[in-house]
Amino acid sequence: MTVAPDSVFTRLARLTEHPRATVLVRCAGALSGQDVTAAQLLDGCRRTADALRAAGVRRGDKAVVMTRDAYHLVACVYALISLGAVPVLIEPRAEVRRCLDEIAPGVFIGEPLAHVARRALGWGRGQVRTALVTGRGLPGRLLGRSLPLAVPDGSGPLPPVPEPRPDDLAMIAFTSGSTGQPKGVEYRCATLAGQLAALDAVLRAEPGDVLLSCFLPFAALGPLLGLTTVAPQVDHLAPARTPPGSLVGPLRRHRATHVLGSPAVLGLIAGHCVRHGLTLPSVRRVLSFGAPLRPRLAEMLAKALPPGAEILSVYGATECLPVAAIDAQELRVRPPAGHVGTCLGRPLPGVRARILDADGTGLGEIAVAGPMVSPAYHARPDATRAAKSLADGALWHRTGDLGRLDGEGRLWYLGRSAHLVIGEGFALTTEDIEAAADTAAGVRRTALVGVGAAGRQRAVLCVEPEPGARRDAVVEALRAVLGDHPDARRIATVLFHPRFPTDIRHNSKIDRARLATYAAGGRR
Ligand SMILES: Nc1ncnc2c1ncn2[C@@H]1O[C@H](COP(=O)(O)OP(=O)(O)OP(=O)(O)O)[C@@H](O)[C@H]1O
Repeated sequence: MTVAPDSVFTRLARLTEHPRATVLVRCAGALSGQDVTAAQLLDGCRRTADALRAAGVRRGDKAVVMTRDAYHLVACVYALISLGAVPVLIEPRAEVRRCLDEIAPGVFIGEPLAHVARRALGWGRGQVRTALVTGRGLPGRLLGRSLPLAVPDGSGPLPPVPEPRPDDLAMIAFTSGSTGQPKGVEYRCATLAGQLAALDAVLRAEPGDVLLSCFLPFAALGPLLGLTTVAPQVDHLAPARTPPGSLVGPLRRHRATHVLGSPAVLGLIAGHCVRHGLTLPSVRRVLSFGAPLRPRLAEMLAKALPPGAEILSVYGATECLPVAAIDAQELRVRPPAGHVGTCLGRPLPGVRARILDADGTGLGEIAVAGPMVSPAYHARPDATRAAKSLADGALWHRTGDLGRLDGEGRLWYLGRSAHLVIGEGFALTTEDIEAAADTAAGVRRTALVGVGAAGRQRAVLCVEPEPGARRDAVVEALRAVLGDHPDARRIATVLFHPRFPTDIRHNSKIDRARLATYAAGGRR
């Protein structure tokens, strides 16, 4: 018998069971913060929903929410969903205008700076009819109507939470755009419920657990997953530049049991602990996501954790999160003969994975099916057609990732198919080379890029060295770790780069298009 997963609404309603429990902690700085109880959050959602309704926001309206404040984000997202309106999450970056032109949002809710950018850069021009400003800001009134979002005392009535239809559109979240223009991913109510159920299986939270969420949108899911959620002050435009103390301070102060972040952010935490001789005795589970977790980082992190704590690398994408998870100790498993790349673990309960268009060695594109898979891109029928298909009574999503399934049902990751390096008579997957090259002493990370036209590309291994590492020593170390790699001879050039360009969401996905331009000599 399959049990329908709890919807966002069931989970919201469940927050009323312990109204005085802290569910969200907003960190305004390394030392200060504000605790929000379940009653305050629900009261705040109701007030926000009332204010949105009064401003003319209606069921089905698409509303961009752009704020760095965790409470504002959570209150707005829950309030919009409870009204049947659709929150749209997108990072402030170069392509926002084009992305919003596709989505055509009628409502824009954001902090003053987001509205300044909206006005200056024409985001949603001709579409946004209701502009609402969150937080206190000088030019607020010039930019739009102010949305009152002070944390209430929690004594007001709780919001009515109607049970929606599973197929109702609940949210749109944009991909990070590492293989082209970001796409707006549709989450139906059933998709969100599926994601929450799959995340329950990964987090395995117990009453009283505390999540430090270093990725802001995830702070909105934490309370629904039954965790008190701490939102530290991350530099959301450049997470890797966050002062590590503003992550480790709240983690230790609030005795986080679960920590969630990208490898770049987890690297900050691990580095800070090593430098200051700190330990993190409260932590039971660390979740890394967004890019491969390297064993070296996992080992550094493990030194700060108590015995028995788990470090998991969680694989997924905006369109399907989470898909699989692997304990860092297993990351070191040797691939079965002929298999290369990085192990992602087994698909989570309820998730199915298969390899499409596999070659003779079993390598092909990873496709996934399950309740957490988004059924469509918003207003992009071409992209939806290319990525989704029906088979065996399920909707399958092509991830754009290359991989394999081994005899034990484990998935292996070989990189994105868009990043395959195709030269004369050979094809190199990025993860095949990089997983090995990243183990070399003095190497921070590597990226394999192709220079030239596909089919005649030159393989260039870009290397970001550790600070202070000597180049000749790094090249020697690379020779040693790639020595017996069957495809290492295909690498035409090793090129040093001081700091790789990365995505703005996680600072963990290497911007390979820019590196390839750099490698071709047209430095950017
Ligand atoms: N644990 C992991 N190990 C390896 N790669 C991962 C892991 N988690 C995520 N990824 C990579 O991140 C991708 C998902 O990223 P995301 O949804 O943020 O945007 P994107 O797919 O990069 O954007 P776009 O589709 O616009 O290029 C996955 O397809 C995979 O390549």
